[in-house]
Amino acid sequence: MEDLKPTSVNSSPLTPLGFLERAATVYGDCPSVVYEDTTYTWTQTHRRCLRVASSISSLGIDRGHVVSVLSPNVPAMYELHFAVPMSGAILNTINTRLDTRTVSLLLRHSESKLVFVDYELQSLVLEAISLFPPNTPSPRLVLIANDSGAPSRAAQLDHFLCTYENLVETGDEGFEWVPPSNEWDPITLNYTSGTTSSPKGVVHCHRGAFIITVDSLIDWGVPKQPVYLWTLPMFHSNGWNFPYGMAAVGGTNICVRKFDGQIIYAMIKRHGVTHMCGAPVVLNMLTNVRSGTEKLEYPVHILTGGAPPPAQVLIRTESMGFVVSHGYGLTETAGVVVSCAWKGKWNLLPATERARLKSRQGVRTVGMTRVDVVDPDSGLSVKRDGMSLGEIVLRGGCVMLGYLKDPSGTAKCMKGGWFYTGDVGVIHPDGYLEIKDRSKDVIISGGENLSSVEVESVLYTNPAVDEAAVVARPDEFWGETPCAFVSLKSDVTAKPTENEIMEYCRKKLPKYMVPKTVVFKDELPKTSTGKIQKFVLRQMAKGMGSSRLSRM
Ligand SMILES: Nc1ncnc2c1ncn2[C@@H]1O[C@H](COP(=O)(O)OP(=O)(O)OP(=O)(O)O)[C@@H](O)[C@H]1O
Repeated sequence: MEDLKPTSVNSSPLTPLGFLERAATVYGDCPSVVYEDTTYTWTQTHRRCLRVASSISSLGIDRGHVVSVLSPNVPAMYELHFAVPMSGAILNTINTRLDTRTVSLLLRHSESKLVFVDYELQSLVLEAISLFPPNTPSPRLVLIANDSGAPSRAAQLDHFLCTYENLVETGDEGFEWVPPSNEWDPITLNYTSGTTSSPKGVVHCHRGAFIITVDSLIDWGVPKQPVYLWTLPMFHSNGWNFPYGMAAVGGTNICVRKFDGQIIYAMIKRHGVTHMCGAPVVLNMLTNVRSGTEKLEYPVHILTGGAPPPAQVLIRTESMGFVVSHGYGLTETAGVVVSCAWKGKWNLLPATERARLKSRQGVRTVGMTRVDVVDPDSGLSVKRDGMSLGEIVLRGGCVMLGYLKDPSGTAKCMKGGWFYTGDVGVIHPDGYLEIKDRSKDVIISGGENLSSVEVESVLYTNPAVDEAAVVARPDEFWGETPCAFVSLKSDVTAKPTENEIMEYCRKKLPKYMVPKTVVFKDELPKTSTGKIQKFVLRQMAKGMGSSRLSRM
Protein backbone atom coordinates (compact mmCIF):
# COMPACT_ATOMS: atom_id res chain seq x y z
CA MET A 1 0.00 0.00 0.00
CA GLU A 2 3.04 2.25 0.21
CA ASP A 3 2.46 3.42 -3.36
CA LEU A 4 -0.87 4.94 -2.33
CA LYS A 5 -0.14 8.58 -1.67
CA PRO A 6 -2.24 11.71 -1.31
CA THR A 7 -3.04 13.22 -4.70
CA SER A 8 -4.85 16.33 -5.85
CA VAL A 9 -8.02 14.21 -5.85
CA ASN A 10 -8.06 13.65 -2.12
CA SER A 11 -5.98 16.40 -0.60
CA SER A 12 -7.75 19.64 -1.40
CA PRO A 13 -7.15 22.10 1.41
CA LEU A 14 -9.85 21.98 4.08
CA THR A 15 -11.71 25.27 4.39
CA PRO A 16 -15.14 26.23 5.72
CA LEU A 17 -15.63 28.69 2.84
CA GLY A 18 -17.06 26.01 0.54
CA PHE A 19 -20.05 25.61 2.88
CA LEU A 20 -21.60 28.74 1.41
CA GLU A 21 -21.91 27.57 -2.18
CA ARG A 22 -23.40 24.29 -0.98
CA ALA A 23 -25.90 26.16 1.21
CA ALA A 24 -26.98 28.16 -1.83
CA THR A 25 -27.56 24.94 -3.78
CA VAL A 26 -29.37 23.05 -1.05
CA TYR A 27 -31.15 25.83 0.85
CA GLY A 28 -31.20 28.49 -1.90
CA ASP A 29 -34.68 29.86 -1.23
CA CYS A 30 -34.60 29.39 2.54
CA PRO A 31 -33.81 32.29 4.89
CA SER A 32 -30.13 32.73 5.66
CA VAL A 33 -29.88 36.04 7.51
CA VAL A 34 -32.69 37.97 9.18
CA TYR A 35 -32.20 41.44 10.58
CA GLU A 36 -35.04 43.75 11.56
CA ASP A 37 -37.31 43.81 8.48
CA THR A 38 -34.73 42.38 6.07
CA THR A 39 -34.52 38.69 5.20
CA TYR A 40 -31.96 37.26 2.81
CA THR A 41 -32.02 33.76 1.34
CA TRP A 42 -28.98 31.53 1.00
CA THR A 43 -28.88 32.31 -2.74
CA GLN A 44 -28.73 36.01 -1.93
CA THR A 45 -26.16 35.62 0.82
CA HIS A 46 -23.93 33.57 -1.49
CA ARG A 47 -24.17 36.23 -4.22
CA ARG A 48 -23.64 39.12 -1.84
CA CYS A 49 -20.51 37.49 -0.38
CA LEU A 50 -19.07 36.85 -3.85
CA ARG A 51 -19.76 40.45 -4.83
CA VAL A 52 -18.08 41.83 -1.72
CA ALA A 53 -15.13 39.42 -2.15
CA SER A 54 -14.67 40.61 -5.75
CA SER A 55 -14.84 44.26 -4.67
CA ILE A 56 -12.27 43.65 -1.92
CA SER A 57 -9.99 42.00 -4.49
CA SER A 58 -10.41 44.86 -6.91
CA LEU A 59 -9.17 47.22 -4.18
CA GLY A 60 -5.84 45.44 -4.44
CA ILE A 61 -6.31 43.33 -1.33
CA ASP A 62 -4.46 40.08 -1.79
CA ARG A 63 -3.52 36.81 -0.11
CA GLY A 64 -2.03 37.37 3.31
CA HIS A 65 -3.37 40.93 3.75
CA VAL A 66 -5.32 41.63 6.92
CA VAL A 67 -8.81 43.12 6.62
CA SER A 68 -10.42 44.29 9.88
CA VAL A 69 -14.05 44.68 10.83
CA LEU A 70 -15.58 46.66 13.69
CA SER A 71 -19.23 45.87 13.76
CA PRO A 72 -22.02 44.48 15.91
CA ASN A 73 -23.91 41.35 14.78
CA VAL A 74 -25.50 42.80 11.62
CA PRO A 75 -25.73 41.08 8.18
CA ALA A 76 -22.52 42.73 6.88
CA MET A 77 -20.60 41.22 9.79
CA TYR A 78 -21.94 37.77 8.91
CA GLU A 79 -21.16 38.17 5.19
CA LEU A 80 -17.63 39.44 5.83
CA HIS A 81 -16.80 36.14 7.54
CA PHE A 82 -16.97 34.66 4.06
CA ALA A 83 -16.24 37.62 1.80
CA VAL A 84 -12.90 38.60 3.35
CA PRO A 85 -11.25 35.16 3.22
CA MET A 86 -12.88 34.52 -0.19
CA SER A 87 -10.77 37.40 -1.46
CA GLY A 88 -7.69 35.60 -0.09
CA ALA A 89 -7.31 38.01 2.84
CA ILE A 90 -7.29 37.30 6.58
CA LEU A 91 -10.32 38.35 8.60
CA ASN A 92 -9.63 40.36 11.73
CA THR A 93 -12.77 41.13 13.74
CA ILE A 94 -12.13 43.65 16.49
CA ASN A 95 -13.93 43.90 19.82
CA THR A 96 -16.20 46.92 19.47
CA ARG A 97 -15.95 47.87 23.13
CA LEU A 98 -12.24 48.45 23.19
CA ASP A 99 -10.89 51.93 23.81
CA THR A 100 -9.38 54.09 21.09
CA ARG A 101 -5.81 53.44 22.15
CA THR A 102 -6.19 49.66 22.01
CA VAL A 103 -8.00 49.74 18.66
CA SER A 104 -5.18 51.92 17.34
CA LEU A 105 -2.62 49.44 18.64
CA LEU A 106 -4.40 46.45 17.09
CA LEU A 107 -4.79 48.13 13.70
CA ARG A 108 -1.08 48.90 13.66
CA HIS A 109 -0.03 45.53 15.03
CA SER A 110 -2.07 43.66 12.40
CA GLU A 111 -0.98 46.07 9.62
CA SER A 112 -4.58 46.05 8.53
CA LYS A 113 -5.03 47.23 4.93
CA LEU A 114 -8.78 47.77 4.93
CA VAL A 115 -11.24 48.32 7.77
CA PHE A 116 -15.02 47.87 7.64
CA VAL A 117 -16.60 50.19 10.19
CA ASP A 118 -20.17 50.17 11.44
CA TYR A 119 -21.64 53.68 11.42
CA GLU A 120 -21.97 53.71 15.20
CA LEU A 121 -18.24 53.08 15.58
CA GLN A 122 -16.83 55.58 13.11
CA SER A 123 -15.49 58.02 15.68
CA LEU A 124 -13.79 55.19 17.58
CA VAL A 125 -11.95 54.11 14.43
CA LEU A 126 -11.18 57.61 13.16
CA GLU A 127 -9.74 58.58 16.54
CA ALA A 128 -7.80 55.30 16.69
CA ILE A 129 -6.21 56.06 13.32
CA SER A 130 -5.44 59.63 14.37
CA LEU A 131 -3.21 58.10 17.09
CA PHE A 132 -0.97 56.41 14.50
CA PRO A 133 2.60 57.73 14.69
CA PRO A 134 3.63 59.91 11.76
CA ASN A 135 4.53 58.08 8.53
CA THR A 136 2.55 54.98 9.53
CA PRO A 137 0.36 53.96 6.60
CA SER A 138 -3.35 54.18 7.44
CA PRO A 139 -5.79 51.50 6.35
CA ARG A 140 -8.55 52.40 3.92
CA LEU A 141 -12.04 52.50 5.41
CA VAL A 142 -15.43 51.23 4.27
CA LEU A 143 -18.55 52.38 6.09
CA ILE A 144 -21.23 49.92 7.08
CA ALA A 145 -23.97 52.51 6.82
CA ASN A 146 -27.01 52.69 9.05
CA ASP A 147 -29.74 50.14 8.78
CA SER A 148 -31.83 51.98 6.23
CA GLY A 149 -28.86 51.72 3.87
CA ALA A 150 -28.19 55.47 3.77
CA PRO A 151 -25.05 56.83 5.40
CA SER A 152 -25.93 58.13 8.83
CA ARG A 153 -26.31 61.87 9.25
CA ALA A 154 -23.13 62.09 11.25
CA ALA A 155 -21.11 59.93 8.86
CA GLN A 156 -17.92 61.62 7.86
CA LEU A 157 -18.08 60.03 4.44
CA ASP A 158 -14.99 61.83 3.20
CA HIS A 159 -12.93 59.52 5.45
CA PHE A 160 -14.38 56.44 3.79
CA LEU A 161 -13.76 54.92 0.37
CA CYS A 162 -17.43 54.03 0.03
CA THR A 163 -20.17 52.17 1.85
CA TYR A 164 -20.49 48.42 2.27
CA GLU A 165 -23.59 48.38 0.08
CA ASN A 166 -21.60 50.15 -2.67
CA LEU A 167 -19.22 47.20 -2.64
CA VAL A 168 -22.16 44.80 -2.90
CA GLU A 169 -23.63 46.77 -5.82
CA THR A 170 -20.43 47.11 -7.81
CA GLY A 171 -19.11 43.59 -7.10
CA ASP A 172 -19.19 40.64 -9.46
CA GLU A 173 -21.30 37.67 -8.38
CA GLY A 174 -19.49 35.48 -10.89
CA PHE A 175 -16.23 36.08 -9.01
CA GLU A 176 -13.99 33.02 -8.68
CA TRP A 177 -13.17 33.19 -5.01
CA VAL A 178 -9.59 32.63 -3.93
CA PRO A 179 -9.23 29.23 -2.28
CA PRO A 180 -6.38 28.73 0.19
CA SER A 181 -3.26 27.47 -1.58
CA ASN A 182 -2.65 25.33 1.44
CA GLU A 183 -5.00 24.44 4.29
CA TRP A 184 -2.51 25.95 6.73
CA ASP A 185 -3.00 29.40 5.16
CA PRO A 186 -4.29 31.84 7.79
CA ILE A 187 -8.01 32.60 7.67
CA THR A 188 -8.54 34.70 10.81
CA LEU A 189 -6.67 36.90 13.24
CA ASN A 190 -8.38 37.43 16.59
CA TYR A 191 -7.10 39.36 19.52
CA THR A 192 -7.91 37.63 22.83
CA SER A 193 -10.43 39.37 24.99
CA GLY A 194 -7.87 40.60 27.48
CA THR A 195 -9.44 39.27 30.65
CA THR A 196 -6.06 38.67 32.18
CA SER A 197 -3.56 40.53 30.04
CA SER A 198 -3.14 42.75 27.05
CA PRO A 199 -4.60 41.28 23.85
CA LYS A 200 -2.59 38.76 21.85
CA GLY A 201 -3.13 38.16 18.11
CA VAL A 202 -4.29 34.59 17.61
CA VAL A 203 -3.91 33.28 14.06
CA HIS A 204 -6.02 30.36 12.84
CA CYS A 205 -5.77 28.56 9.51
CA HIS A 206 -8.46 27.30 7.11
CA ARG A 207 -7.94 23.74 8.28
CA GLY A 208 -8.42 24.64 11.94
CA ALA A 209 -11.55 26.66 11.15
CA PHE A 210 -12.97 23.73 9.17
CA ILE A 211 -12.30 21.30 12.01
CA ILE A 212 -13.75 23.44 14.80
CA THR A 213 -16.84 24.27 12.74
CA VAL A 214 -17.73 20.67 11.96
CA ASP A 215 -16.71 19.54 15.43
CA SER A 216 -18.88 22.12 17.19
CA LEU A 217 -21.95 21.19 15.14
CA ILE A 218 -21.52 17.53 16.01
CA ASP A 219 -20.73 18.16 19.64
CA TRP A 220 -23.75 20.39 20.22
CA GLY A 221 -25.94 18.10 18.08
CA VAL A 222 -27.08 20.93 15.81
CA PRO A 223 -29.69 19.65 13.34
CA LYS A 224 -30.24 20.93 9.79
CA GLN A 225 -31.89 24.34 9.44
CA PRO A 226 -31.82 25.58 13.03
CA VAL A 227 -32.92 29.13 13.81
CA TYR A 228 -29.85 30.63 15.44
CA LEU A 229 -29.99 33.84 17.46
CA TRP A 230 -26.75 35.82 17.44
CA THR A 231 -26.32 36.64 21.13
CA LEU A 232 -22.61 35.81 21.02
CA PRO A 233 -20.63 38.66 19.43
CA MET A 234 -19.20 37.54 16.09
CA PHE A 235 -16.14 39.63 16.91
CA HIS A 236 -15.43 37.29 19.82
CA SER A 237 -13.44 34.37 18.46
CA ASN A 238 -15.57 34.54 15.30
CA GLY A 239 -18.66 33.66 17.27
CA TRP A 240 -17.06 30.27 18.05
CA ASN A 241 -17.09 29.71 14.26
CA PHE A 242 -20.87 29.40 14.06
CA PRO A 243 -21.02 31.82 11.09
CA TYR A 244 -19.50 28.94 9.08
CA GLY A 245 -21.50 26.36 11.00
CA MET A 246 -24.82 27.95 10.08
CA ALA A 247 -23.90 27.77 6.39
CA ALA A 248 -23.00 24.09 6.79
CA VAL A 249 -26.47 23.25 8.13
CA GLY A 250 -28.49 25.87 6.25
CA GLY A 251 -29.57 27.61 9.45
CA THR A 252 -31.28 30.98 9.74
CA ASN A 253 -29.04 33.61 11.36
CA ILE A 254 -31.10 36.04 13.42
CA CYS A 255 -28.92 39.13 13.76
CA VAL A 256 -29.36 41.73 16.48
CA ARG A 257 -27.42 44.93 17.00
CA LYS A 258 -28.00 45.03 20.77
CA PHE A 259 -29.90 42.79 23.12
CA ASP A 260 -31.04 42.25 26.67
CA GLY A 261 -33.18 39.59 28.32
CA GLN A 262 -36.47 41.08 27.06
CA ILE A 263 -35.19 41.35 23.50
CA ILE A 264 -34.01 37.73 23.55
CA TYR A 265 -37.46 36.51 24.62
CA ALA A 266 -39.11 38.70 21.96
CA MET A 267 -36.78 37.25 19.28
CA ILE A 268 -37.46 33.70 20.41
CA LYS A 269 -41.17 34.33 20.04
CA ARG A 270 -40.98 36.23 16.76
CA HIS A 271 -38.55 33.98 14.88
CA GLY A 272 -38.95 30.59 16.54
CA VAL A 273 -35.33 30.59 17.69
CA THR A 274 -34.02 27.07 18.36
CA HIS A 275 -30.35 27.71 19.22
CA MET A 276 -28.18 30.42 20.73
CA CYS A 277 -24.79 30.78 22.46
CA GLY A 278 -23.64 33.00 25.27
CA ALA A 279 -21.41 33.41 28.29
CA PRO A 280 -23.04 32.62 31.67
CA VAL A 281 -23.90 36.32 31.97
CA VAL A 282 -26.46 35.80 29.17
CA LEU A 283 -28.07 33.00 31.19
CA ASN A 284 -28.25 35.37 34.11
CA MET A 285 -29.97 37.95 31.90
CA LEU A 286 -32.58 35.40 30.87
CA THR A 287 -33.46 34.42 34.39
CA ASN A 288 -33.48 37.95 35.77
CA VAL A 289 -36.20 39.33 33.51
CA ARG A 290 -38.70 36.52 34.02
CA SER A 291 -40.09 34.71 36.98
CA GLY A 292 -39.49 30.96 37.12
CA THR A 293 -43.17 30.29 36.44
CA GLU A 294 -43.08 31.76 32.92
CA LYS A 295 -41.88 28.85 30.84
CA LEU A 296 -40.80 28.86 27.19
CA GLU A 297 -43.37 27.43 24.79
CA TYR A 298 -40.78 24.96 23.47
CA PRO A 299 -37.21 24.09 24.47
CA VAL A 300 -34.49 26.45 23.21
CA HIS A 301 -30.93 25.12 23.10
CA ILE A 302 -28.28 27.35 24.58
CA LEU A 303 -24.57 26.65 24.52
CA THR A 304 -22.74 28.42 27.29
CA GLY A 305 -19.02 28.88 27.81
CA GLY A 306 -16.32 31.49 28.06
CA ALA A 307 -16.49 31.54 31.87
CA PRO A 308 -17.53 29.01 34.52
CA PRO A 309 -21.34 28.76 34.71
CA PRO A 310 -22.34 28.55 38.39
CA ALA A 311 -24.55 25.51 39.06
CA GLN A 312 -27.26 27.76 40.49
CA VAL A 313 -27.45 29.77 37.26
CA LEU A 314 -27.75 26.51 35.29
CA ILE A 315 -30.64 25.35 37.48
CA ARG A 316 -32.50 28.64 37.07
CA THR A 317 -32.00 28.70 33.28
CA GLU A 318 -33.09 25.12 32.74
CA SER A 319 -36.14 25.58 34.93
CA MET A 320 -37.35 28.19 32.43
CA GLY A 321 -37.32 25.68 29.57
CA PHE A 322 -33.84 26.21 28.09
CA VAL A 323 -31.71 23.17 27.34
CA VAL A 324 -28.23 24.22 28.41
CA SER A 325 -25.05 22.67 27.00
CA HIS A 326 -21.74 23.63 28.50
CA GLY A 327 -18.49 23.96 26.58
CA TYR A 328 -14.98 25.18 27.23
CA GLY A 329 -12.51 26.73 24.84
CA LEU A 330 -10.27 29.68 24.21
CA THR A 331 -9.66 32.12 21.40
CA GLU A 332 -6.56 29.98 20.81
CA THR A 333 -8.77 26.96 20.01
CA ALA A 334 -11.31 28.93 17.92
CA GLY A 335 -14.24 27.60 19.94
CA VAL A 336 -15.44 24.77 22.14
CA VAL A 337 -12.96 21.88 22.43
CA VAL A 338 -14.04 20.39 25.74
CA SER A 339 -17.68 19.91 26.60
CA CYS A 340 -19.80 18.41 29.29
CA ALA A 341 -21.03 15.51 27.15
CA TRP A 342 -24.34 14.61 28.71
CA LYS A 343 -25.32 11.08 29.69
CA GLY A 344 -28.98 10.07 29.47
CA LYS A 345 -28.89 8.48 32.90
CA TRP A 346 -28.07 11.83 34.48
CA ASN A 347 -31.56 13.05 33.58
CA LEU A 348 -32.89 10.89 36.39
CA LEU A 349 -30.90 12.81 39.00
CA PRO A 350 -32.29 15.71 41.07
CA ALA A 351 -31.88 19.20 39.52
CA THR A 352 -29.09 20.28 41.87
CA GLU A 353 -27.05 17.17 41.11
CA ARG A 354 -27.65 17.60 37.36
CA ALA A 355 -26.46 21.21 37.58
CA ARG A 356 -23.39 20.22 39.57
CA LEU A 357 -22.46 17.71 36.88
CA LYS A 358 -23.22 20.16 34.07
CA SER A 359 -21.08 22.88 35.56
CA ARG A 360 -18.05 20.65 34.95
CA GLN A 361 -16.28 21.43 31.69
CA GLY A 362 -16.22 17.79 30.60
CA VAL A 363 -14.35 15.79 28.00
CA ARG A 364 -12.65 16.50 24.69
CA THR A 365 -14.87 16.94 21.65
CA VAL A 366 -14.47 14.34 18.90
CA GLY A 367 -12.34 16.71 16.82
CA MET A 368 -9.72 17.14 19.55
CA THR A 369 -6.81 14.76 19.77
CA ARG A 370 -6.04 14.91 23.49
CA VAL A 371 -6.84 16.87 26.62
CA ASP A 372 -5.03 16.41 29.90
CA VAL A 373 -4.40 18.04 33.25
CA VAL A 374 -0.72 18.06 34.13
CA ASP A 375 1.33 18.82 37.18
CA PRO A 376 3.12 22.12 36.48
CA ASP A 377 6.42 20.89 37.91
CA SER A 378 6.70 17.33 36.64
CA GLY A 379 4.58 17.74 33.51
CA LEU A 380 2.94 14.39 34.34
CA SER A 381 -0.81 13.79 34.31
CA VAL A 382 -2.43 14.47 37.67
CA LYS A 383 -4.37 11.74 39.47
CA ARG A 384 -7.96 11.34 38.32
CA ASP A 385 -9.32 11.96 41.79
CA GLY A 386 -11.19 15.23 41.34
CA MET A 387 -8.77 16.90 43.77
CA SER A 388 -5.26 17.00 42.32
CA LEU A 389 -4.81 20.35 40.65
CA GLY A 390 -2.85 20.87 37.44
CA GLU A 391 -2.78 22.91 34.26
CA ILE A 392 -5.14 22.02 31.44
CA VAL A 393 -3.25 21.17 28.24
CA LEU A 394 -4.66 20.51 24.80
CA ARG A 395 -3.65 19.01 21.48
CA GLY A 396 -5.66 19.01 18.27
CA GLY A 397 -6.23 20.35 14.78
CA CYS A 398 -7.99 23.53 15.81
CA VAL A 399 -5.31 24.88 18.13
CA MET A 400 -4.01 28.16 16.67
CA LEU A 401 -0.97 28.45 14.42
CA GLY A 402 0.44 30.87 16.99
CA TYR A 403 0.41 34.51 18.09
CA LEU A 404 1.12 37.10 15.42
CA LYS A 405 4.66 38.55 15.66
CA ASP A 406 5.14 36.95 19.06
CA PRO A 407 7.40 33.89 18.79
CA SER A 408 8.30 33.93 22.47
CA GLY A 409 4.65 34.20 23.57
CA THR A 410 3.83 31.33 21.20
CA ALA A 411 6.72 29.19 22.42
CA LYS A 412 5.68 29.79 26.03
CA CYS A 413 2.27 28.20 25.55
CA MET A 414 3.00 25.71 22.75
CA LYS A 415 5.71 23.32 23.82
CA GLY A 416 6.38 19.61 24.08
CA GLY A 417 3.42 18.82 21.87
CA TRP A 418 0.90 20.62 24.08
CA PHE A 419 -0.92 23.91 24.19
CA TYR A 420 -0.81 25.18 27.79
CA THR A 421 -4.08 26.94 28.59
CA GLY A 422 -3.18 28.72 31.82
CA ASP A 423 -6.33 27.21 33.34
CA VAL A 424 -6.12 25.15 36.49
CA GLY A 425 -8.31 22.10 36.79
CA VAL A 426 -8.84 18.58 38.06
CA ILE A 427 -9.95 15.35 36.42
CA HIS A 428 -12.68 13.42 38.16
CA PRO A 429 -12.59 9.63 38.41
CA ASP A 430 -15.16 9.43 35.57
CA GLY A 431 -12.71 11.23 33.22
CA TYR A 432 -14.57 14.57 33.23
CA LEU A 433 -12.46 17.66 33.67
CA GLU A 434 -13.38 20.58 35.87
CA ILE A 435 -11.81 24.03 35.88
CA LYS A 436 -10.95 25.28 39.29
CA ASP A 437 -9.42 28.55 38.25
CA ARG A 438 -7.15 30.39 35.93
CA SER A 439 -3.60 30.16 37.13
CA LYS A 440 -3.63 33.91 37.67
CA ASP A 441 -6.84 33.72 39.71
CA VAL A 442 -5.82 30.99 42.15
CA ILE A 443 -5.68 32.37 45.69
CA ILE A 444 -2.89 31.10 47.88
CA SER A 445 -3.88 31.43 51.50
CA GLY A 446 -1.53 30.10 54.15
CA GLY A 447 0.16 27.97 51.51
CA GLU A 448 -3.16 26.40 50.52
CA ASN A 449 -4.32 26.76 46.89
CA LEU A 450 -7.86 27.96 46.90
CA SER A 451 -10.23 27.93 43.92
CA SER A 452 -12.03 31.23 43.53
CA VAL A 453 -14.58 29.44 41.31
CA GLU A 454 -15.61 27.16 44.20
CA VAL A 455 -16.19 30.08 46.54
CA GLU A 456 -18.14 31.87 43.82
CA SER A 457 -20.37 28.86 43.24
CA VAL A 458 -21.33 28.91 46.93
CA LEU A 459 -22.04 32.64 46.81
CA TYR A 460 -24.32 32.08 43.81
CA THR A 461 -26.50 29.75 45.89
CA ASN A 462 -27.37 32.67 48.18
CA PRO A 463 -30.83 33.84 47.05
CA ALA A 464 -29.88 37.53 47.40
CA VAL A 465 -26.78 37.31 45.19
CA ASP A 466 -26.96 38.30 41.55
CA GLU A 467 -23.27 38.09 40.61
CA ALA A 468 -20.13 37.19 42.53
CA ALA A 469 -16.40 37.16 41.93
CA VAL A 470 -13.69 36.22 44.37
CA VAL A 471 -10.09 37.44 44.13
CA ALA A 472 -6.98 37.49 46.29
CA ARG A 473 -6.49 40.28 48.80
CA PRO A 474 -3.02 40.65 50.30
CA ASP A 475 -2.73 39.53 53.90
CA GLU A 476 0.27 39.99 56.17
CA PHE A 477 -0.20 36.67 57.89
CA TRP A 478 -1.83 34.35 55.31
CA GLY A 479 -0.19 35.87 52.23
CA GLU A 480 -3.58 36.19 50.53
CA THR A 481 -7.18 35.83 51.63
CA PRO A 482 -10.35 35.52 49.53
CA CYS A 483 -12.11 38.81 48.90
CA ALA A 484 -15.64 38.57 47.46
CA PHE A 485 -17.19 41.22 45.25
CA VAL A 486 -20.93 40.78 45.15
CA SER A 487 -23.84 42.43 43.41
CA LEU A 488 -27.31 41.85 44.80
CA LYS A 489 -30.53 41.11 42.93
CA SER A 490 -32.57 44.25 42.32
CA ASP A 491 -35.69 42.86 44.01
CA VAL A 492 -33.94 42.01 47.29
CA THR A 493 -35.67 43.83 50.14
CA ALA A 494 -33.62 42.69 53.14
CA LYS A 495 -30.06 43.28 51.95
CA PRO A 496 -27.55 40.96 53.65
CA THR A 497 -24.61 42.47 55.48
CA GLU A 498 -20.96 41.62 54.90
CA ASN A 499 -21.04 39.41 58.02
CA GLU A 500 -24.17 37.60 56.91
CA ILE A 501 -22.55 36.71 53.58
CA MET A 502 -19.47 35.42 55.42
CA GLU A 503 -21.63 33.44 57.82
CA TYR A 504 -23.49 31.94 54.86
CA CYS A 505 -20.19 30.79 53.34
CA ARG A 506 -18.94 29.50 56.67
CA LYS A 507 -21.75 26.94 56.71
CA LYS A 508 -20.80 25.62 53.28
CA LEU A 509 -17.04 25.99 52.96
CA PRO A 510 -13.87 25.10 54.86
CA LYS A 511 -12.69 28.00 57.00
CA TYR A 512 -9.75 28.99 54.81
CA MET A 513 -12.05 29.39 51.80
CA VAL A 514 -14.51 31.73 53.50
CA PRO A 515 -14.10 35.30 52.17
CA LYS A 516 -12.50 37.52 54.76
CA THR A 517 -13.76 40.59 52.94
CA VAL A 518 -17.08 41.17 51.17
CA VAL A 519 -17.55 44.21 48.98
CA PHE A 520 -21.01 45.08 47.63
CA LYS A 521 -21.15 46.64 44.16
CA ASP A 522 -24.09 47.67 42.00
CA GLU A 523 -22.46 45.90 39.08
CA LEU A 524 -19.25 43.96 38.56
CA PRO A 525 -16.84 45.15 35.84
CA LYS A 526 -17.04 42.94 32.73
CA THR A 527 -15.38 42.47 29.37
CA SER A 528 -17.44 42.90 26.23
CA THR A 529 -18.12 39.20 26.23
CA GLY A 530 -19.56 39.32 29.71
CA LYS A 531 -16.60 37.94 31.61
CA ILE A 532 -16.01 39.48 34.99
CA GLN A 533 -12.76 41.41 34.88
CA LYS A 534 -11.01 39.85 37.81
CA PHE A 535 -7.83 41.78 37.24
CA VAL A 536 -9.77 45.01 37.88
CA LEU A 537 -11.18 43.54 41.09
CA ARG A 538 -7.77 42.24 42.07
CA GLN A 539 -6.39 45.75 41.77
CA MET A 540 -9.22 47.05 43.97
CA ALA A 541 -8.54 44.34 46.55
CA LYS A 542 -4.85 45.15 46.45
CA GLY A 543 -5.67 48.81 46.95
CA MET A 544 -7.50 47.94 50.17
CA GLY A 545 -4.22 46.78 51.72
CA SER A 546 -3.75 43.82 54.00
CA SER A 547 -6.98 42.13 55.13
CA ARG A 548 -5.33 41.48 58.51
CA LEU A 549 -4.54 45.14 59.14
CA SER A 550 -8.01 46.27 58.15
CA ARG A 551 -9.54 43.99 60.76
CA MET A 552 -7.30 45.19 63.60
N1 LIG B 1 -16.75 26.72 30.17
C1 LIG B 1 -15.83 27.42 30.78
N2 LIG B 1 -15.68 27.35 32.12
C2 LIG B 1 -14.72 28.07 32.75
N3 LIG B 1 -13.90 28.92 32.15
C3 LIG B 1 -14.00 29.04 30.83
C4 LIG B 1 -14.96 28.29 30.07
N4 LIG B 1 -14.79 28.61 28.77
C5 LIG B 1 -13.79 29.50 28.72
N5 LIG B 1 -13.32 29.77 29.94
C6 LIG B 1 -12.25 30.71 30.31
O1 LIG B 1 -12.07 31.63 29.24
C7 LIG B 1 -10.71 31.57 28.78
C8 LIG B 1 -10.64 31.84 27.31
O2 LIG B 1 -11.14 33.12 27.07
P1 LIG B 1 -10.73 34.02 25.82
O3 LIG B 1 -9.94 33.23 24.87
O4 LIG B 1 -11.98 34.62 25.40
O5 LIG B 1 -9.83 35.17 26.30
P2 LIG B 1 -9.50 35.67 27.71
O6 LIG B 1 -8.78 34.52 28.35
O7 LIG B 1 -10.73 36.13 28.38
O8 LIG B 1 -8.46 36.82 27.45
P3 LIG B 1 -6.94 36.86 27.90
O9 LIG B 1 -6.31 35.56 27.46
O10 LIG B 1 -6.38 38.00 27.17
O11 LIG B 1 -6.95 37.02 29.36
C9 LIG B 1 -10.25 30.19 29.17
O12 LIG B 1 -8.84 30.14 29.29
C10 LIG B 1 -10.95 29.97 30.50
O13 LIG B 1 -10.25 30.57 31.56
